[in-house]
Amino acid sequence: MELESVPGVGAKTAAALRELDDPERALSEGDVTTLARAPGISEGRAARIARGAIRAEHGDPGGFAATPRAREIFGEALGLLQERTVTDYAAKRLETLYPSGVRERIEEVRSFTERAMEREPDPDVRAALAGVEPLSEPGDVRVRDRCLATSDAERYAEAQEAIPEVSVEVVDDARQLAELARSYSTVVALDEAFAGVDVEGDVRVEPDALSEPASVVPERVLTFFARNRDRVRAAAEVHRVAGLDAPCDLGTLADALEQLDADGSVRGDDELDRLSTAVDDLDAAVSTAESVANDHLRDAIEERDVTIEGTDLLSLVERGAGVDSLLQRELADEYAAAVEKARDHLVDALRLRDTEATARRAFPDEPAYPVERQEDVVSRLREELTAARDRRATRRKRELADDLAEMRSDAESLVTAALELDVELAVARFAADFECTLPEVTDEGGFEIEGGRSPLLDVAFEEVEPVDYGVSGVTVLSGVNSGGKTSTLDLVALVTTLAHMGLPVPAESARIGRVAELHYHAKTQGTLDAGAFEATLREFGGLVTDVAADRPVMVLVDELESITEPGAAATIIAGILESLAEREVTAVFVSHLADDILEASDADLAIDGIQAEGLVDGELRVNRSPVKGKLARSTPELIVEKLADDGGDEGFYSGLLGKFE
Ligand SMILES: Nc1ncnc2c1ncn2[C@@H]1O[C@H](COP(=O)(O)OP(=O)(O)OP(=O)(O)O)[C@@H](O)[C@H]1O
Repeated sequence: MELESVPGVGAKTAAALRELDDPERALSEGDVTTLARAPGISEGRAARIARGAIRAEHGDPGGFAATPRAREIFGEALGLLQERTVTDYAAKRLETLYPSGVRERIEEVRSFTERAMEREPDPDVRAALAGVEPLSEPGDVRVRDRCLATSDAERYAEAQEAIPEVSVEVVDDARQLAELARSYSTVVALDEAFAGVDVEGDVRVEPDALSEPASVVPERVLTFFARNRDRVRAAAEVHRVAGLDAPCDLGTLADALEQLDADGSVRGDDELDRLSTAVDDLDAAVSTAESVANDHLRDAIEERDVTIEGTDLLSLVERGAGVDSLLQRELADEYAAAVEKARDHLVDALRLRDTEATARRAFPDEPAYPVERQEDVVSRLREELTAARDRRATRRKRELADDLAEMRSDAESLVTAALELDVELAVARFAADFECTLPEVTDEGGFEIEGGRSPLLDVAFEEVEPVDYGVSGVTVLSGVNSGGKTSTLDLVALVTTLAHMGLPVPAESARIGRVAELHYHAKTQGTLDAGAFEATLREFGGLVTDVAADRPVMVLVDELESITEPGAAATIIAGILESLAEREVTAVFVSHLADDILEASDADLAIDGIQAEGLVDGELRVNRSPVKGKLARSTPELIVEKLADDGGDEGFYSGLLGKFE
């Protein structure tokens, strides 16, 4: 996909998107979260770009929600779905769903919806989803104990690009390679030419290293999994609880993750733990070993009576001969035993194996009191243990990295599937919460809604009374005050919008004629000034002239009379309705002036009415479903009728009632 061909993507945005690993994939999958990672692209922008890509794919000109109120209804529909997601990803992903007049696009989402509606919204799955997030790529891994070396400038650039985690050094000859080997614990030479060169240190010649970055920097995959460990585990849990087919064996994945520490190091390896503890405890163990030897020796000396011959005493006094020689002669065995105890302690305490011989030399054979460590030997022991520990860590890291590298794409699929499940579950919950059905979307105009219940009403959903309403062509909807006219328009707009999004609608059943645009004009507050009135008229003028057979539209208008004086309003509404009636339009105009509109119109306009069925305890009882072809009686008329029925007024109320007819 050519990035610039997506509506709303210019050269600058395309450049930002190219910074992503696979922008085409993110676009075609509507992966808003990934798109929003491109520099300078906000999440709102990312959603618009993703929608643009989908529109481009389907040749959809867009513009379905053609008025502010139509856009509001779309926003509210989206909001109801987004409230039902667990993850941010799913909430963003839902933003790629939009009302479209293109059948192919509607069908595409409908097949997703059908699948989604079969899902069981299970609270345990929701709980597991809470820990799932898109995987993040750690961009900050630096490895300082290794370097790459090459003599070739081109390979140098290639290496920097392929393995940015390590330094790349230019070397011309074996001498320079040897210098590097002194500064780094491992040098990976990329040139075949260095094969066979004999330099001291860990220098490996690996001409293929760039195509296998994991062998040079196992940290890459380890850090990736360490950072994403909880998310992958949560995604695995989602699969387990929801009974989804996993792309890999979840037990094997869990075992591999179990071996990884949060900082990317390997855990649970006894040998590595042994060596690490030995390095850490070395000083303390040597000190304890000294004490063990000295305690033994002190006890031995204290228990012994040493007889010093006269000549010995003389030589001690005269020639300053050391007590050592005396010790050597008199207590040689005790000393040997003490030192042996110290050595055993050191070897046992640190659980030493390969380095045992060095450790034993940490205490000298020559008798001395107190027994003291040989600093140089202890240093050597530390070096040997550290080297063994590092070698073991590197080996285990590489082994684990190899295992995990093979699971990376499965882990990614696992997380994506869990996140997509959240999107589906949001739709499933929406459908369940509002008792939805998948509507029929047809090519013939008009709509037919049965048992529609708007979740946008200001009453709890359980209290919403079902509405049956159908219109084909153009109609005026009359109705008693507060009878539910605006709510009916909202319901029609919502059901139409959801149907064009490919989503289920809150109704027992619904048939919606496919349209290219929805023009929903909400009631204006108060009379408009001349300028605003002219602008509104122009809008309707434009609408009437633009409607074409291949772009059918739905027009919903609430009390247009509020824009000007009642007399003029009825004439204007009648004129607009007549013009719309001649075109491919489904229109519902809510008005209190139905009578006047009919009078002002030359055409035979349809009239529906939301009827009051009477007054019960001073409250209006309303039939919320508009009655076809019937002008609604007004509330005042009903009250006069009730008073007339009550009688005792000497004909005043019945006279008044007669005037309504
Ligand atoms: N289907 C319904 N189920 C339950 N309550 C409803 C329903 N439709 C409307 N109502 C209630 O009636 C109130 C008035 O509805 P609405 O504003 O749609 O009436 P209206 O006929 O447009 O009023 P007006 O005459 O002021 O234009 C709503 O706020 C809601 O509380």
